[in-house]
Amino acid sequence: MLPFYYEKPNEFLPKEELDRSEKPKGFGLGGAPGRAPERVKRPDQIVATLKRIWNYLTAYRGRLIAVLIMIVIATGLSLLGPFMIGHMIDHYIMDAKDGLMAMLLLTAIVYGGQALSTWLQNIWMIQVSQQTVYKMRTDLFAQFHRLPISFFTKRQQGDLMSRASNDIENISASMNSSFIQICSSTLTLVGIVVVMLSLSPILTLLTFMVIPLMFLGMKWISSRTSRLFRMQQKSLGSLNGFVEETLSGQKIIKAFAQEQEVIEGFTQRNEKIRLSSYWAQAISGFIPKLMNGLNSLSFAMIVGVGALLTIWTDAVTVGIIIIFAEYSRQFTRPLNDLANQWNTLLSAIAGAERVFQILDEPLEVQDEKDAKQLKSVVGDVSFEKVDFQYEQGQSIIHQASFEVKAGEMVAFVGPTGAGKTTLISLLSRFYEPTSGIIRIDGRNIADYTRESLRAQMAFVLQDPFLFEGSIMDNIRYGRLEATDDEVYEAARLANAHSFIMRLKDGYHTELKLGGGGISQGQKQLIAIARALIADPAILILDEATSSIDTVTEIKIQEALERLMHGRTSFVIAHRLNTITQADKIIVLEKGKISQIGSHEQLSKQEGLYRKLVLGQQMLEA
Ligand SMILES: Nc1ncnc2c1ncn2[C@@H]1O[C@H](COP(=O)(O)OP(=O)(O)OP(=O)(O)O)[C@@H](O)[C@H]1O
Repeated sequence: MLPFYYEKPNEFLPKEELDRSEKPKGFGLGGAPGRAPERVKRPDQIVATLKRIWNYLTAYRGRLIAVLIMIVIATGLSLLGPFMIGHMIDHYIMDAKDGLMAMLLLTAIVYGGQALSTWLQNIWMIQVSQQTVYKMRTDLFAQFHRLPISFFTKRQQGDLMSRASNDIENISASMNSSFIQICSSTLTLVGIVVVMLSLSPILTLLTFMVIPLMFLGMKWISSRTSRLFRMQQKSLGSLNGFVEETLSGQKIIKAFAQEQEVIEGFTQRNEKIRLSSYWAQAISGFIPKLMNGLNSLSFAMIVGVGALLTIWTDAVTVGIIIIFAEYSRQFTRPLNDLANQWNTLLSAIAGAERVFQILDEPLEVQDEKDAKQLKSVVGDVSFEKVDFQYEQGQSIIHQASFEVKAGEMVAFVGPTGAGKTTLISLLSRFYEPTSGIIRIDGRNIADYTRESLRAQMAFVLQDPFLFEGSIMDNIRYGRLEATDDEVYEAARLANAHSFIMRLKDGYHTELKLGGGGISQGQKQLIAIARALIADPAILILDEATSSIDTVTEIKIQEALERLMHGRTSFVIAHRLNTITQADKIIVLEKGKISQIGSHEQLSKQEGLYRKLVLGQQMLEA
């Protein structure tokens, strides 16, 4: 009499956690905001983050060196171009020397070479940055799967998604532009200063006069924009979290008629993003304008003073004025670029910080080095004085002791929050007991790897999770190497075959994420088939509370009886009439086992079980 659901092991969470992860928190009445990116406060933090990004980059050292060489060539050629034009004006036009065509050709080659080397540096840098973020993305995804379940219960999925997508994208974009820009701008600046000083110290000084103004302007702007960019990313994380919550909780939102609240909640968050993005972009967009203004000022001064110097002295020629005019343009551009890149870099550093935060999270407690593989399990289970607490000082399970023989069915009964789910989570080592020992076939499960332990179990949870993919793939998820015939056989035993065959594409029917497209009862049957194909020694079943039509319920009960046959089964019971045939009923009250016995024994004893049975009988009467 047990309508249960199959679930894959690592989906098995205490219901409190499922509640937290699956339901929209507050239905738009203010779901917890996404985790704020840590502020990049101090230069040493910036340097530390840059170093970590650099560590990733060094894997592509060869390509980076090639990029650097191209940057040097492109910068050298960009400095040479104006010089050649000035030289041409002074000597081949003013002095009418022969060879103007050759000089023109040479100049064209210089500019062509500059374009080619710039293109190459860009292409190679894109390769490096894409490979780097590919590695980061892989590390982050692998890390998600190494983190303990408790990590996910404390965080919004949307915020985590935002780190894996937006933040990584930010790093990639910034790496593409920042690395090249910073190197080439610095080189250009140094080169220009050297050439300028050698041509005319007076005009060089004039060009430099605008630098303090640029510096002050940039400092003023970037102090504001960096704060705004951080705010923008934080708001985006929060918005993503909110969208994810509200989309996954659509049914509940509609059921509670909370649509308007959800839209208002979204609008508030959206407004925050709009404001921070507007101001961040408006203020940072002012940088080029400021630079252009100062650039024009410096240009006017060079031409004016240069013209006077040409008239009064021989030290400056028309060619030199043109070289300076061009260099002054080239001089402010790298400054401008450096300022812009600083903003991009700050935004990427904030993103990288958020990614590294996850990579630095403590992992699920690792298996002991000498942990063994748990194999050939018969199915005897014992708990010996097991204690557990989620938070220090809050005892959830207290001195739990019981024994189960292989093939027995055990039901856990007790009020909500008594610790039934938690107790079962300890058997699969999603959490470790604070003290006490859990044994399978007399072997302490702490001595075995978690993977080999969980491979001995199948989980059938209240809400079965089906993946996007065909029904065949979803059933085969229980044992990937199962043949098609084994899948059909499992589906037959699970009473799923006939409904699957009625679907247009049969076993190849594609399910949407979460099993959309088929009924709740059908999802359960597929989940049971999946558990059957896994063929575990131990079954963990979380009884469904949702109502299913009588015909389907009978099919599910039949399928479950077949599934439980010959396996040790732990059932978290919500309805007493479904567990009367259990070999053992364990009654939990506030984390303590208060009674153990069969239905017949416990019904006769004074205690919670008897009260629950009487309560249920009164309800049914
Ligand atoms: N991840 C967690 N962190 C902190 N406390 C938790 C966590 N999960 C559960 N709890 C707490 O542990 C206690 C036992 O929860 P548990 O889910 O095991 O109870 P349960 O008997 O299965 O309840 P229900 O019948 O409602 O499913 C509850 O007080 C719950 O609030």
